[in-house]
Amino acid sequence: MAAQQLLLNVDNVSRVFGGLKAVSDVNMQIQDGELVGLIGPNGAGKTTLFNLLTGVYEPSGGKIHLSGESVGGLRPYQITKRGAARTFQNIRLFGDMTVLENVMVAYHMHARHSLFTSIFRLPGHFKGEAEMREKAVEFLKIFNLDGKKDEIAKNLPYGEQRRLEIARALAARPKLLLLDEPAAGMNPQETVDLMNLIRWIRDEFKITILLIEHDMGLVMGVCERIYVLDHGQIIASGTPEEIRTNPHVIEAYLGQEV
Ligand SMILES: Nc1ncnc2c1ncn2[C@@H]1O[C@H](COP(=O)(O)OP(=O)(O)OP(=O)(O)O)[C@@H](O)[C@H]1O
Repeated sequence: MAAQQLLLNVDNVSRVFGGLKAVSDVNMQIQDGELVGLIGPNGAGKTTLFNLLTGVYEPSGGKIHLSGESVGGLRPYQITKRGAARTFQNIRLFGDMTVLENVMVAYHMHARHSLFTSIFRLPGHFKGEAEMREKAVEFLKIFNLDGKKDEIAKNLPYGEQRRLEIARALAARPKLLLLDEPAAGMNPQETVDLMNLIRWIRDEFKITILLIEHDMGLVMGVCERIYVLDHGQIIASGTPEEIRTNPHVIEAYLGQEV
C-alpha cells in the first residue's frame, strides 16, 4: 500500500474574538483520503475552525498547510483554488438560479477556456460549454437531482437543497471537502442515504472529507477518525470506538448520549 500523504496540517491554530478564544491551539493532521469527523458541544468552536480552514477568518495564531502549502490567512476563493471546498450550516445556494446553473457556476471556476476563444465565441468555447453542461448533468445524476436540473434551487425540498450544495462543492473538484452539518434538518431515511453517499463520494472521487455533525449516529457510522472540540480545544481524537469510551468526551457531553 502506498504511504499516506499529509493533506491538511493544522498547527497550533487559534482564533480570538474580543476576549474569547473560540479556537485554542488546535492541532489536526488529516491524511489524503481520510473521512474524518469533527464533533463537540454547542459553541465548541467547530464552525470557527471551518471558517479558519476556508479563509473566512484569519487565524490569530498558528499555521495551516494544505498539500504542504501555507493557506492560513488566504481569501476563501484562493483556498478554493488550492483544493478545499465546503458547504455551510445554513444552506448557501444561488437560490434564484436553476439546479444545473448552481453546479455549472462551480465548474466555471475550473474551466480552461482561453480568453481568446471566449471573446470570439469560437467553437472551442462552445465545446467547453457543452462539455461543462454534460458534466454538470452527470454530477446531478450522482445526487439523484438530474430530473430537477431546470428547477429553481430555492424551490427544492430541504433535503435536496442540501444534496445540491454538496454537489456544487464537489463540482469545484476539491482535494478536501468540508461539510458543515450535512444532515441538519434531514429525516432519518435521508440521513442514512446521505451517510452512504458521503462514503461513496470519498471512495469514488478519491478525496478527503472532514465533516461537522451533531448526529452521532452519522458521525460514528461514517467516519474513520474523529476529533472532539470543547471550549475551543481538541480534547480527544481517535476511532469512533475510542471516542465513544473516552472519559473526557463523556464528560463534555454529560447528559447527552454519545
Ligand atoms: N464572529 C464572531 N464574533 C464573536 N464571537 C464569535 C464569532 N463566531 C463565533 N463566535 C463565538 O465563538 C464560539 C464558538 O462558536 P462556533 O460557532 O465556532 O461553535 P460551534 O461548535 O460551531 O457551535 P454550534 O455547534 O452551536 O454550531 C462561540 O462562543 C461563539 O459565540
